[in-house]
Order: sequence, then C-alpha cells, then structure tokens
Amino acid sequence: MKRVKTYIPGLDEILYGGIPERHIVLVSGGPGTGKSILGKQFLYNGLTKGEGGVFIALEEHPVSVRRSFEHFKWDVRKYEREGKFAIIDTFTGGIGNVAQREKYVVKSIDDVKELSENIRAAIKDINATRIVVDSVSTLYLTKPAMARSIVMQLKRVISGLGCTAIFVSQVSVGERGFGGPGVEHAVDGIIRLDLDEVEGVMYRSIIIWKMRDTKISMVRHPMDITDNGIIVQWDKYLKISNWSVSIQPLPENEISQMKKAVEEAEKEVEVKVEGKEEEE
Ligand SMILES: Nc1ncnc2c1ncn2[C@@H]1O[C@H](COP(=O)(O)OP(=O)(O)OP(=O)(O)O)[C@@H](O)[C@H]1O
Repeated sequence: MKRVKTYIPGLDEILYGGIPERHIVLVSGGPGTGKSILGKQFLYNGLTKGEGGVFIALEEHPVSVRRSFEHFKWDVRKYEREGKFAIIDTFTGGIGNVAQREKYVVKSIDDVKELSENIRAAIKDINATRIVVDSVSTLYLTKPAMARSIVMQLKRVISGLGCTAIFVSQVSVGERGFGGPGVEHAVDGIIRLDLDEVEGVMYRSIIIWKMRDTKISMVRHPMDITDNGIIVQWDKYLKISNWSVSIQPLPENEISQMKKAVEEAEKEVEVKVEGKEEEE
C-alpha cells in the first residue's frame, strides 16, 4: 500500500508512515486548534516534493488564503504561477473585482455538483494528488441531514481521481464528536486536534482517532505551532487531567517501530505516483 507522507514533523511517525493513498481524512477540532494550518502545511509540503495541490476555500477569501500560507513563508504563488497549485473559491460567490480574477469559482455552496465539477477540473488541470477542503462543515452547516451524502459525493470525485484529502471539520469547544456520525463513518481517517487549558496554561495536542489500513499511535501527543508550522512531539505523550499535565516519553519499542515505518514509507515514495488514472 502506498502512503502519502505529510512531511509535517512527527505526524508521519504517529501515522506509522503517512496517510494511505486516496484516503479522505477528517481533521477535526475546536476553534484555533490548528486545523487550517495542518491542511495548508500538508499541501505546501507536497508542492515542494512535486505533488500538485488544490485548496478549496469555503471559509476565507482566496486573497487571505494566499496570505495565510505566506505567514509561514510557504510561497504558494510561485506554484500557482507554475500551474501546480490551485484555489477553488467557494467563498466569494464570484462577487467583487478580486474574485473575478479567480480561475475556479463556485457560485453556490449549496450546489455540490458545481463544486465537484470545479474540483475535477482543477485536479486534472494541475495533475493534483493532494486536496484540502477548509472547511467541509460549511457545506452542511444549515442542513446536517445532508452531511454524509455531501461528504460521500466529494469522496467519490477526489478519491476516484487518485487524490488524498484533508477535510477540515469544525466542532465546538468541549465537543467530543468530530463532525457528526454520518461524516465520521464516511471518512477513512480522523485526526483530532485539541487545545486544553489547565491551571491557566494552554496545551496543544493531537490524536489519531482512526485511520483505515494502518496501525496508529494510541496516545495523545503534544503538538506545537511555530513560525515554521506544526510540529508533533511524536516520541512523547501528553497526560492531561483537570488539574495536572505531564509529558511522558513513549516506550522505546514504540519509538523504534514508528521510525522503521517512516523509513519504509520513504522507500515507497520513491516509486512515484505515475500513470494516475481516473477510475470513476
Ligand atoms: N507563527 C505562529 N506561532 C505560533 N502559533 C501560531 C502561529 N501562527 C498561527 N498560530 C496559531 O494558530 C492558531 C490558528 O490555527 P488555525 O487557523 O489552523 O486554526 P483552526 O483550527 O483552523 O481554527 P478555526 O476553526 O477557528 O478556523 C491561532 O490561534 C494562532 O495562535
């Protein structure tokens, strides 16, 4: 099985090598937990390795999407000029002078067919293999009963075209779920980001809740957001209760298994994604 390495420090280790190819992964968490950054870092890292990427912007104006990549000095404009990166504007509805310069514009977020057609066109135009939808929750905020069907339609297009995707999913502070039962079972993987306050101090952490077809780390890992993006402390776990926090080292045998899995995935990556075919 081929894996798509996120190249996010520490994340491939806790995924035992990376995300299995063609998986749709829900990145779920409360406000400010780092979901968008994780998605953008996944795309940008792919670009630097020659893998085309598409960002579906539902929450931000395309101009601010580009700016937020630049905050981390991730120069997506360069890749956009080279035709390796595209933004699908599902935010402006095509209204405004700036929006009219965008190549891929979805006029109505209620029209999943229009969105799917834009995704399909962008994937083909730039030969993309990595997709981020930020956030998928926006597509069914007003119609939760449609959530599963919308996710399944997007999954069919994206995975069918050989791509691997991150779907950002917003949940409220303190909510235990990941975006609703329909969605949680429809996706191939769930990564949960958390921000906890203990005794006046905020702690970031990450858990791999599920990932089909691969072993996963079964502990909560400390995570940092830095000027270079997300760093996962893959060799440590975070013990957190209402009153105390401690960071503990993982057992040696787990550390060496993760290291080995990443090395093996590295070898797989060398056998590049060639002859990508549509299988829909
Ligand atoms: N250079 C940086 N160093 C440290 N933290 C940063 C840096 N840049 C951004 N952050 C933190 O990242 C957080 C935002 O991350 P992100 O936008 O990915 O959140 P999100 O989970 O998508 O939130 P929302 O659902 O509210 O959009 C901010 O709260 C900010 O504190």
